[in-house]
Amino acid sequence: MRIAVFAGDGIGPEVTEQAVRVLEALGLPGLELVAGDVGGAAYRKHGHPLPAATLETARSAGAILFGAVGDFTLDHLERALRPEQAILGLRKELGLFANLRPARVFQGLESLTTLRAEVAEKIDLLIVRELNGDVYFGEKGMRTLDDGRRQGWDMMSYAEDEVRRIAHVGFKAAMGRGKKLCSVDKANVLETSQLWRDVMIEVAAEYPEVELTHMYVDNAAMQLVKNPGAFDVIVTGNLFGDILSDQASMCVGSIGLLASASLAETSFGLYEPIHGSAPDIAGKGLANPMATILSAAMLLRHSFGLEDQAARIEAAVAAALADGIKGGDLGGSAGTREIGDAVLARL
Ligand SMILES: NC(=O)c1ccc[n+]([C@@H]2O[C@H](COP(=O)([O-])OP(=O)(O)OC[C@H]3O[C@@H](n4cnc5c(N)ncnc54)[C@H](O)[C@@H]3O)[C@@H](O)[C@H]2O)c1
Ligand SMILES: CC(C)[C@H](C(=O)O)[C@@H](O)C(=O)O
Ligand SMILES: [Mg+2]
Repeated sequence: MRIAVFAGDGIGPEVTEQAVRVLEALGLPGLELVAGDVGGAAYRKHGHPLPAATLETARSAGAILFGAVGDFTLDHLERALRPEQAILGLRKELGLFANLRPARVFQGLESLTTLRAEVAEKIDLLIVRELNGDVYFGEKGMRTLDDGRRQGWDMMSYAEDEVRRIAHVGFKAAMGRGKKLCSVDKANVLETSQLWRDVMIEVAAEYPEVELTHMYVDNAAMQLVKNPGAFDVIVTGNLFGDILSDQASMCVGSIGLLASASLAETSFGLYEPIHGSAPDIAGKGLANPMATILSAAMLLRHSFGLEDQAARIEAAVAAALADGIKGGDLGGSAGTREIGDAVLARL
């Protein structure tokens, strides 16, 4: 099994290192890890955030373990050369359209989230985020209007096949869980969302056992902190899913806990924490690597069918948290490596 490891920028290398230690400790037969440059680190070395060689490495592997990209000192570059283009480019080039972002409260953290414990303890939800379309990948630009004002513009759109394929992912995920699917949109304002809602309703006919509901994104943001336990699976577009998943992370304690899988139509996938390069804590050994370690678990499950090994990692993370091993993000004092050690000791 060949896994591409793209560590990236900021805390990316720090958290990825711990996830790699965990993968190596499992004694997986034929495990081959192959590194590649992405993001600002790749730009500095090769002049591009997603060099052709990295893309080739990605294509040669069965899955990608990704850290994070982002470097504010490169934000002056033209958009195509900015670090974030590495992750956007990989998602698009490799057809990674289905982003799974699970959020549940770990035992022992109920009173450490920003919600009241009795609200937080009920959270066990999955955000299914469309990852290849929406305003992220529409035409965009900056122009000067006739009256001299500058205008930035971004085109938001979804074609029905793009909505249909993520709808199926959402419904299938709901079938494997609590059979409740909440589609989040802004159909009261956006045509893109009206089509989204229409297609969700059409696809629902194929999944009679799943209860489909619709919610506007502003209400969903409110319900996520009011009564997050009511959600089972949320299916939504690229932009709304980005925002709601960061919000969901704080509902369960920390952005340092949320893993993700970005899946193609095949078993190929990219696995990464939902957080970014965290420049404010980079290089200090303070980052919580659990989100990346949990992403490695998702990698084993979704791309290699190794359910037992995935569960083993998840149990080790849960045990470390239950034993009080917490980073600064959860009000504790454990550093990145110490957290990695704690997970390894409980594998
Ligand atoms: N997929 C990705 O690679 C990805 C995701 C999000 C943001 N970014 C990029 O990362 C850079 C920083 O973005 P941002 O500051 O908005 O978001 P961020 O997620 O990097 O950080 C937000 C806050 O959360 C904290 N945080 C994040 N991960 C943590 C962890 N593992 N442990 C402890 N604390 C953690 C940070 O210290 C910061 O205070 C930007 O360049 C952005 O574009 C990349
Ligand atoms: C870095 C950025 C392009 C990315 C996104 O917006 O998808 C990030 O925020 C994420 O959640 O993975
Ligand atoms: Mg995000």
